[in-house]
Amino acid sequence: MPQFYDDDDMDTDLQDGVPEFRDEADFDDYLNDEEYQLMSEMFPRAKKELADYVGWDNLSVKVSIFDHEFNFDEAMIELKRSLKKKKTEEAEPKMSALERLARRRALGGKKTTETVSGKDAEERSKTSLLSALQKKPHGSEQPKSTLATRLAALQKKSTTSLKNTRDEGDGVSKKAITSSGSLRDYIPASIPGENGNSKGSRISLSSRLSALQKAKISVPSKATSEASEFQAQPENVRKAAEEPPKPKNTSFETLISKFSLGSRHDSPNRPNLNVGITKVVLSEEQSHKSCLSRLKRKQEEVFTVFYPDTNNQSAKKQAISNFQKKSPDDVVLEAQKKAFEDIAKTTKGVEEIKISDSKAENEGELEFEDEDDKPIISEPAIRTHKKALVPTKPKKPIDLEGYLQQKKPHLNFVVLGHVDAGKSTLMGRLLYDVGAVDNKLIRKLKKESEMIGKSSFHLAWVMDQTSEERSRGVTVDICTSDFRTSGATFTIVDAPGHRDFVPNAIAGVSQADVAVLSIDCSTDAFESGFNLDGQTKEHALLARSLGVRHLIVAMNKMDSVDWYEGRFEDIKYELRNFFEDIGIKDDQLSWVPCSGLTGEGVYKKEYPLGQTWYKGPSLVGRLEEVSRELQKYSFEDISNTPFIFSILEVTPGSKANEAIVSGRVESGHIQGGETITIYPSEQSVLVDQVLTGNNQTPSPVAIKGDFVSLKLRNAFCDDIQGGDLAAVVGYDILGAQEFSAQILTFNLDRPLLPGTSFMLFRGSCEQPARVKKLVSVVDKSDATKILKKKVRHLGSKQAAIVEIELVEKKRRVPMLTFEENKHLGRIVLRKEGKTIAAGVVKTLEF
Ligand SMILES: Nc1nc2c(ncn2[C@@H]2O[C@H](COP(=O)(O)OP(=O)(O)OP(=O)(O)O)[C@@H](O)[C@H]2O)c(=O)[nH]1
Repeated sequence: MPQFYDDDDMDTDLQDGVPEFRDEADFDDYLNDEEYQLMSEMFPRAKKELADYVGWDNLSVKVSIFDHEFNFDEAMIELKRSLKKKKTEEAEPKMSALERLARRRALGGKKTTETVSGKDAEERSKTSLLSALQKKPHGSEQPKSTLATRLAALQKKSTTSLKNTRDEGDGVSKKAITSSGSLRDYIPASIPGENGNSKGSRISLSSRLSALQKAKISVPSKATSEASEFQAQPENVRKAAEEPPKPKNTSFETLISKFSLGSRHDSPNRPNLNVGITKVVLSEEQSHKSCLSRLKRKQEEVFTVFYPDTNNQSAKKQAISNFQKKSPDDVVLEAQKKAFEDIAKTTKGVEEIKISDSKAENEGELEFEDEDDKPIISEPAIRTHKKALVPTKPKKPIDLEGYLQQKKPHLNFVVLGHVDAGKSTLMGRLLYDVGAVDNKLIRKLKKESEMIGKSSFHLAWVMDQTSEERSRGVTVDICTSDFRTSGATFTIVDAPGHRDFVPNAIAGVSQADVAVLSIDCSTDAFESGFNLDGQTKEHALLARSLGVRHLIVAMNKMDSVDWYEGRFEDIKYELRNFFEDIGIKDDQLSWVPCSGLTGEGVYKKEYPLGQTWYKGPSLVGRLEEVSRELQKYSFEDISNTPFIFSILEVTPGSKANEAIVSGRVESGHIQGGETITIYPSEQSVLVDQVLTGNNQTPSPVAIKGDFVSLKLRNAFCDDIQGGDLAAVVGYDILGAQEFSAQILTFNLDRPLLPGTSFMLFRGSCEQPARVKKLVSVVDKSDATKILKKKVRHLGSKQAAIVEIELVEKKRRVPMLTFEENKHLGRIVLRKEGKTIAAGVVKTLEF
């Protein structure tokens, strides 16, 4: 585990040696709160600035910002100089000769005058930025003609007098600071005694302090404190600092007193920055090995779920074109806007009516960090309902044991994957081949799709039923469909692949036991879905976080690569590493090559002659096997557990006070005639009928794992919504406003602090919430091991116990702990369109 940095540990920083940074999280953890906050502000900006460059990674960018003591502009100049610009037709010619030269040098190439060959350029783009930065010549070997050298020389000249005065106070050799050349020429040789343990990117305590001072634009009066800080350093460090520079570049140390940066910054409005640079220890060779060797590909990939990490040009092009279309979200927003405009016309004057809500006033204004996180809907009040205390008996009690013996296993599976991975087409094909959809409908869809020039989508339209989905060719909402085979019954939950609809995908995953992850195996498509902000990783991670028990990887569109085994194996290799890293075991995985469009590998259609290498079951065959393995419930499992139902959708019935709720039976069983209570509204309703399948056929009972609709009587439809839970009378579900959870953070742009707001997902329930308290940081593999108790912020990839509170005070979220229910006790945290953490509910009252 990474070492945890605490303000209290500062004095041990120099004595014990500084931490090595295994990865970005390790580095984040090293920063103290203020540094972390600064980094969080600068890092997203840096990523934007470096969007046109290749060969960097998060850690190297952060280390560079830190090395430049949070001087953003300086860090950017140096980074850009060391990086290779993405090849675009316009970018190359615009570069000056000087820039081109500087860049080649920074890349460490020997061929300073000749053009770098394509292969070389590619090789170099793969080299981490750290190595590029560290290979850069220092001291006497610094090329005199670089822009940086000239800038530094200029800046030094303009500040010499100030330095001379202050340097005496600091006890720094005048020789060292008055020699001509760049700032780096002041750097003395390696420090005795430091070499032995200087592996990795290392940053001294004093450098951290000065970084903070600099970032805060410290005033000159602080100079004395820094001088005394220097005096307080160990003898060997001070001695080394006083020595004149040696022409050696294996390691370096800077020790310079404050100087003004004012002349560097042309803006007249900009204050002079009095910068305190005390000491930077960086062993060049060792640092070169440092992050590079530690940033193993595997590790990097797990936690770069939401960030691109390849530079495959064609994959990029494809990803860009995928997202160039007008976002479906925009379509929805436009429609909403229009609807609100219409409402505004008809409700003119209504806005003048003032409604006061004394409770809200008492509670004061709720503050949100981001506009995005404000709840869109005003807080709904909950009507009081009568809660039944005595259960009612089934109308026609059945022999449950006998029923279970003859019942085929039922499996709910969700179809996930990057946008356009062929999910809907695959499911349309599957439904057609198993006979759940007739020829007539397929012919009709084919005709309709041809009319709008989208004939290849006709199978997808079996699942994508709204006109918006059809015209855009994108799934927006989750859609369920049932089918049966000789061995099992199934409910498909087709989830949208587009990143704008991840909340819908979460709702879909929460209803499933198994996920089918559709992978587009056509050339470059897998890469764009996997690496470039694609949803493949995010969906797999969500499936893992929300408790999906098995993942079938449908290696789809294999027809487009002529069923080439090499392509199948390459993709499998990449994915398998990723799955292993996020904790999906090999025996929870299946791999099926298939084509939704042509049908091979889906149900019974034979593979073409060229495909001789895969001998396993088809997709449906594998689903049947998995349903037999997973959905074996004993009589005791079903009869001894309370009925709990998670509601996905609610529709009003045909009669007054009638409602139809569809969703998944989470535990126990239910029959018509029984009374259940719906939470959080606590209304007790009578189950009139249990309906199953696409045709809503009445069934005598629904058991754990079934996806059914319940026709309810005595129901107040308005007070029921997707995400609510229902349970048999006598089993109370708490409506929580605060709870504690064990979470694992993903890649964070900004730290998670007490008060950070986010959207909380529990199943299909979605609520604005915020962090109330960070209780402790725990070991990722053993949450009982507390690593840190005083927690001020959480960085990326940390496991922690946190307290969460809901923002909407009037509507509680029905919650169960992970101990009570392994499926419903899971949560996902999202902020600004990104999944920031996932976890399990520990306690509901504390
Ligand atoms: N060659 C080939 N093309 C396919 C296959 N499956 C789907 N496609 C094409 O891929 C495109 C996208 O298919 P969809 O089924 O809409 O993809 P999707 O994953 O459901 O898309 P979203 O739900 O919007 O994320 C369509 O043009 C399909 O015709 C396949 O097996 N082979």
